[in-house]
Amino acid sequence: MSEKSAFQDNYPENVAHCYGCGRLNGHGHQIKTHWDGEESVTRYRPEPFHTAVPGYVYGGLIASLIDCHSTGTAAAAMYRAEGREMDTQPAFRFVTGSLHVDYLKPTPIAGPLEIRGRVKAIQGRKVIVESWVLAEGVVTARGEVTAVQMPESFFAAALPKPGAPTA
Ligand SMILES: CCCCCCCCCCCCCC(=O)SCCNC(=O)CCNC(=O)[C@H](O)C(C)(C)COP(=O)(O)OP(=O)(O)OC[C@H]1O[C@@H](n2cnc3c(N)ncnc32)[C@H](O)[C@@H]1OP(=O)(O)O
Repeated sequence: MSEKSAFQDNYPENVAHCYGCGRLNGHGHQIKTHWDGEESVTRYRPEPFHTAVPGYVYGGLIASLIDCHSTGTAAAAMYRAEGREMDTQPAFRFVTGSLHVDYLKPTPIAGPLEIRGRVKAIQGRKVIVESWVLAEGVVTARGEVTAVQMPESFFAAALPKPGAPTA
């Protein structure tokens, strides 16, 4: 992998279906995040239907962008800390432990958004990332995410129990 490919392009297939960032989810946002020095950056253009109050972006979308931007940044930061490329094994897999968002100003729906992030701390299995959303260079929301490396039991819990209804 080169530093030019997006973090999310390296997610293993079994964690590449996330609605916010999974490259294999055709219905999702498929965000793409890169390093820009010590900061990470995602650019995203909202669709007209991502509306809250007319002209402004729905807060749930903003939370989603901060969430997946930050979990991706957490994963990339762990690889950086180990001096490894993101396509090397063993793969780090993160989930959101906590997500906090402050909505500072209405976010205009016209034009692209930029989400930027910075790692606050790497502590054992968790990474704390602060991220902010910019519209035309103005910060409209700030967030903090605690991303935690998922235990193997996370996958087992997602599997249907024997005999359980499937639909
Ligand atoms: C290239 C490869 C990259 C792949 C990357 C894919 C990434 C993206 C994939 C898509 C992502 C999409 C995003 C999504 O939508 S992910 C979907 C939404 N998230 C979830 O469903 C997560 C559900 N929760 C859990 O599974 C467990 O509770 C987890 C795994 C989070 C922790 O259960 P576990 O039993 O493992 O934890 P532990 O008790 O050993 O604690 C470990 C450390 O973590 C700290 N902690 C725990 N919980 C919280 C909390 N709520 N706030 C703050 N901190 C918390 C804890 O204090 C401890 O720290 P310390 O005390 O040691 O300091």
